[in-house]
Amino acid sequence: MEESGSSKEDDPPPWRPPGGAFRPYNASESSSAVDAPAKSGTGKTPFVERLTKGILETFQMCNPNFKHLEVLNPKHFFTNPSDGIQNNGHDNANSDLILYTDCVLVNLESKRRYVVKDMLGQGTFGQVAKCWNMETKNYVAVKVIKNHPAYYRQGLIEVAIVDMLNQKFDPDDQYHIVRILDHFVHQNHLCITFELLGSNLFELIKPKHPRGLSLNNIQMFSQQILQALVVMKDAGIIHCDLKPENILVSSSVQPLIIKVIDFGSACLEGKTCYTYIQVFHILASLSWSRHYRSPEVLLGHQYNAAIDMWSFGCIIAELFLGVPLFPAVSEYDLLKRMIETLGAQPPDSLLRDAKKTNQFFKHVGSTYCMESEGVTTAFRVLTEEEYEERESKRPAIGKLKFKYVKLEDLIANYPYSKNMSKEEIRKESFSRVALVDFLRGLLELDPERRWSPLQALHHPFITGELLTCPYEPPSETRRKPIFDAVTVDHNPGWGHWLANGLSPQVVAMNKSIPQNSPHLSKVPLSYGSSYSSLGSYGSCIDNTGLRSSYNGMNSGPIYSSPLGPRGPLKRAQAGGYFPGPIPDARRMPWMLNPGSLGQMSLGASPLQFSPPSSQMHVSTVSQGSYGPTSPRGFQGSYLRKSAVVGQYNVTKNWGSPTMSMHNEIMSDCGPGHCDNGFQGHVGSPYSVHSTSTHFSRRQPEGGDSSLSSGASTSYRSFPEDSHDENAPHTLDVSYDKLEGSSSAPGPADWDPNYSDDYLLQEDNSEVNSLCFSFSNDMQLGNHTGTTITTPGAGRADYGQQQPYTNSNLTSLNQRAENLLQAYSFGGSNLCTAHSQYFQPILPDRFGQQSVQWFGLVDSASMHGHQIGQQAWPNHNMAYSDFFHQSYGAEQWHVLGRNCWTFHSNDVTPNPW
Ligand SMILES: Nc1ncnc2c1ncn2[C@@H]1O[C@H](COP(=O)(O)OP(=O)(O)OP(=O)(O)O)[C@@H](O)[C@H]1O
Repeated sequence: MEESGSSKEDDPPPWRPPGGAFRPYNASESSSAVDAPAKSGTGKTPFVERLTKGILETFQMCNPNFKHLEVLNPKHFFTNPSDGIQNNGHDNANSDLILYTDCVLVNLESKRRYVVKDMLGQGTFGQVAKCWNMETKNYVAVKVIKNHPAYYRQGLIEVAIVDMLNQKFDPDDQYHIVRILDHFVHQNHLCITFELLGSNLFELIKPKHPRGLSLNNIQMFSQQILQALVVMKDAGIIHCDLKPENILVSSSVQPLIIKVIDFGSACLEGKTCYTYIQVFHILASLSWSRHYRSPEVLLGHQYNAAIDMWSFGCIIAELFLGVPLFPAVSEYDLLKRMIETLGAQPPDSLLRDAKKTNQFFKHVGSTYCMESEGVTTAFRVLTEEEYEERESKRPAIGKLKFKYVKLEDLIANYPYSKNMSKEEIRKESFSRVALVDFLRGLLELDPERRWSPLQALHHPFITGELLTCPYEPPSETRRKPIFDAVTVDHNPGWGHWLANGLSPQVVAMNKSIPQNSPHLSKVPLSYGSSYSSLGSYGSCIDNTGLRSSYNGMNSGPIYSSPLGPRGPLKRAQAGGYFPGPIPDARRMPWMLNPGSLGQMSLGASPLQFSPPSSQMHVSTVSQGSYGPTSPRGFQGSYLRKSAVVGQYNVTKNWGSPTMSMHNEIMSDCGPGHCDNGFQGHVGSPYSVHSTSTHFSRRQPEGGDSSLSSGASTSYRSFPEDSHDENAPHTLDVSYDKLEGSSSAPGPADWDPNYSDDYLLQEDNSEVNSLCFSFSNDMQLGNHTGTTITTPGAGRADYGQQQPYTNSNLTSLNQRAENLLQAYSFGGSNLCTAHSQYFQPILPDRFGQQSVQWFGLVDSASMHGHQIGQQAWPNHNMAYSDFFHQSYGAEQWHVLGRNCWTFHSNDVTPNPW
């Protein structure tokens, strides 16, 4: 009332900023934030944008007394949930460090500070934040591992593996493997600093959905990924979780450079004593990457680096198709799709040995003849009814179907881009033939015959040569074992409660790497050109990046690495990165768990860890996902991470899990929604049921599953540039309910090599370092009869030359036929309508999470491998010359029948 009665004269004069907030523009006023952009040459920046970006200065212009105090800013949390209920309030219920804008991660030893600016991603192991390195003044990606022994340990292994790959195998950063920059412990969280990369391959193809990338780009990416795979294979590393999400664009400058990330699931090849860990690990980690899972893993067979090649094949097909090649919603579904698309089933040799053959196949003696292949086999895949009868549950079958089933048809009939000229289409049709042949070698159901990275790297699809007949790479032999090792720094925190058996309350003293540490400097070692071991092979660079230098008899310089045979350790002694094992830590009985074989009792599940309950951090919040049941009683597929983690938690009896693997993990394959959001081009008569897009990318958030369990999705799926304007496609899709598992086997169920005796043998907890033998000798047969073979573990056939046996020739014939089919199809249907390409549906993308494995790598160091003399034929030579020279006249005659003859005007050079 008083106010309304006050006279105008009583009112104070309106506040005016000194000088006036708005005044005539004066170019000489250089301090104006609003004007600043104009001076820096970006005068075209819209006024509002300039005003907004310089908001603080604008405020200050309005009111010189204005002061911005960051501390008063409300916290913007990146971590969800953001309630600090563990680790003195630093962690949430999922053991994730609660990250918020401008919080600082500190390497206490080096005093290096990383200011959190954004969240890049979240995965099984923790969170990845975009951080500002205050020392170097650039952005980096910091992976903040969950505060949990299993993750911590696995994080150390990731550090060791990436560091070893960086320093020893790729010192000059040429082979597309993410660079590790630092690691330290902050608030009991292992933090790993990587170079900052960009979007991943999935994000790259998403906007083009449902089309894939151009063949040029696919070829370029293939080459880069293969180079990384060659390096990994050399190092004896199996990535185990290769998928589009784990391949990131490194630089947006053309040509695009990509890098492989996430070695958190990686393991060492060829150490069969760890098979059970590997199998455990692989089954767990790949459960979220089912689309990329190899048949041998699916069937519970022993595996090696060939599984990465399978995943790679799936990725390449997906880059082309824009959708996963095997968009399976269950393992049975996956197997059926593999068999249908590839027209064959895994070989009997694999089926005979695999643990899970009975789950999917019926033994029918040797009379069964696969229709498509004309191959006799003793196993027939179960029908859905038979499967249901046997497993007491109906297999989940995804409804996404392509119109064309066979790989050759899929590729050949994939719609050509609308704006391509006839000539371009003609060229691409040839490239597609090369792509089919390339994929055939990668998606080989028999891991023994699947191409190695090096073999694939020389395929005409990669080299750009003309493919005139099915590519048959020279055979490759295993490398000789080289005792080598990966050094795991068990104590980057100098007192991390896990490493030292202390309570989490003990303040961690961080160990740091000086910015100019020798560790960080490039090792003057050229990959593939220095150290060696007798009889091994090396790699050298050629125009495809890495080139084989297969030469089993090379007696070149033996170990000339400047690092010496135990480079990493030496570096460590010099005050570098990896000081080697911390004996004290590893003598802690519980330290070897999780993942340690050492402390396991006979017959114990590797998941049964004895907790240092008095010392370890105990979660106080129950997620309610895991009950105190025996691991074997765990509900759900043992392929699921939740099972793994759940068991871990349960057996640790920590009361409640602190991990974010809940419902979404329980669901093997929640399809979620996947409306492709694709709008048909104008004038298209396609009827679209749903055009909204939401690829469900699940994140571990509390106990909630972000899985779209509705699983009913409607979307149309056909490529945008389809030439067929008259093919209406309306797709109603609903996914089946997810497959559940009625049993939860222990290691004996999923590990083909498991035995209790085995565990006993591995009880070497006193050993400070474990050396892993890497079979680093890889040799090529010279195809004239002599092959230097290396007996040893690993692929059974690799020690022997693979002459052209009947089965090889049958396979060649088959591939030649398939390719010819593709050729003719591509040729005669260049402008065919393709709107019916996909029968229905785009699959949902899910499965972001892969699980940790409780592997054990204690200490090791890597020896090098020998650079051999190049034995690979000049891959520029004509095919006929190549075969003639390589195989001799007689074999060439045989092979020649499988090669096509072209009329001169039919042969179009590969467009690359
Ligand atoms: N160096 C990096 N630069 C930019 N983003 C990154 C980098 N490393 C990881 N990311 C992002 O963080 C996400 C998770 O990283 P990463 O795969 O290493 O974690 P993870 O916990 O091992 O995941 P997963 O559950 O798939 O195994 C990646 O998908 C990516 O989007």
